[in-house]
Amino acid sequence: EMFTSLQNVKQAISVERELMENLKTYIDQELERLEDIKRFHAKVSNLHAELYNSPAAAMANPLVSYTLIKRLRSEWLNVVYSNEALENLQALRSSYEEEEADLPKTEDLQGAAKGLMRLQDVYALQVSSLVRGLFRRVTDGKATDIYMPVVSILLSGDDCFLIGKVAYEQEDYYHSVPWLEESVRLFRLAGGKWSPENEGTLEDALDHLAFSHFKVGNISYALSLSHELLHYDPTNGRVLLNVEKYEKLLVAAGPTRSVGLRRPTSTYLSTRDTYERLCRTQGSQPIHFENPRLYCDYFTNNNPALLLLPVKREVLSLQPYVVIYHNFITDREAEEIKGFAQPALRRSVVASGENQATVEYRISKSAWLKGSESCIVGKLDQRISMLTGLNVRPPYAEYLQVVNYGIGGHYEPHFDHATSPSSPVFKLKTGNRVATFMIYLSSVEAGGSTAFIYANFSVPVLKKAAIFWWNLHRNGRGDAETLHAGCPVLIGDKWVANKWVHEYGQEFQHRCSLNPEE
Ligand SMILES: O=C(O)CCC(=O)C(=O)O
Ligand SMILES: [Fe+2]
Repeated sequence: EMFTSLQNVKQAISVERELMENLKTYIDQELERLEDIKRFHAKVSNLHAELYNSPAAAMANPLVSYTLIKRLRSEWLNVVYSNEALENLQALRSSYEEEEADLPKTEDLQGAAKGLMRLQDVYALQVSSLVRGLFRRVTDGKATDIYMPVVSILLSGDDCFLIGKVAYEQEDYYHSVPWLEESVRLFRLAGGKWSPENEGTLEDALDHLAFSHFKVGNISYALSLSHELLHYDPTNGRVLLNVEKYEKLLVAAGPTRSVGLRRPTSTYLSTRDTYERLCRTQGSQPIHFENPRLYCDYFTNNNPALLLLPVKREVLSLQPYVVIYHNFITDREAEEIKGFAQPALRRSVVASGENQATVEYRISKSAWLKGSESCIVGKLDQRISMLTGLNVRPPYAEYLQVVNYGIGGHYEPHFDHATSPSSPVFKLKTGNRVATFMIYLSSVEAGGSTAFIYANFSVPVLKKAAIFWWNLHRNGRGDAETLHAGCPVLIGDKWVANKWVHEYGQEFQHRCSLNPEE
């Protein structure tokens, strides 16, 4: 599951370097092989040129006759039935297979394609721009580049075809149509030029695009694409039948009206619009005079250790109570934590009944770091404790969860606290997750904000900062206002670390109250 962690994707670069070296060896060997064959061809050509002048005299020479017969009975056989090409190919294949374990799987290709479609949706990106390497949003006919990539890349017809096919296979024509449109356009531009690395062809793209249009009710377009397809493949029986069907449908229905493409409905439909708006913008940011109870300060929590170096604190929201602590961690500490976590990263899971499951709505890898594993982790625990006054020693808090997001990696709106008594959160037997302390271990170039759905604001990824909020009301009930999400990472390698503090052990810091609002 390479696609769920950008760290793993980065490692794939060195695998491809290895493959490149093997391919170079293969090319050299094949060139050498063809050189040898060319030499043989030239030798025989030269002989024939001489023979041509006086064939009778030449054949009278028994040495000439012998070598002719020898060539035909031996040399030609050796050339024509040589295994060298196959041996070279087999060497190339086995060197590829040696890398097998480190190569992405089909699910990675699908996951990466879905990640791109997620970015397209959440950030309202134009597919025709993405294909040109641009991150452009078009609203009311106005184009805005929401990010200028440092490294730009153009997608090929085949690149688009495989994305379109992933959508097509899920019967998701909302996405298959624009991606296959681009694929057809690019394949047409390439003029049917064959590339050995391509999986799809113009015909394949036309076929899938025609059917996608048919499925969304755009029959006349499906028909014209099918005609174009028949031009390349006139005897394709299936397409001939489709054409017949489309023509009949058109006669029966009269001129068709194009049905607008509708996005597939997701499980989070109710909050999707707010969530996506918060991912695209920072939401409504109250200004000081609108809410004078929001403030920033240098905070010591009356802790002697913080007196000399107070922490820059900003109260972001009162309901729910969310604060950000700037420069909570140093660059070096962040790098060290990431380094520790890296070998232990595994696909992130979510609570599903009594168990844990991998889901599409959380695309990342994570690792749990114990305080005893490195003194940095212990130091962070101490610092969290000093700032929040909370007891973060196990089992009153969970180990530090380090998370690395993947391609279009995200965590859709969720609660950190358990919402059912059977949740694995209760396995620690120290109650529910009363608070979250989340550290940003990296920055990102675009996307990846933390969005608070009902509270209507989002926090951009700010390296070295940490955010804190209470998940539970003082009476122990979950605070619905804390519904939050990690927006899809548009550009960058996002890392966070979560410290989840439990109810028990905090009795004097988070006192009970009968007021359900508190
Ligand atoms: O990555 C983020 O911004 C949010 C992560 C989060 O909510 C979580 O890991 O529970
Ligand atoms: Fe969360």
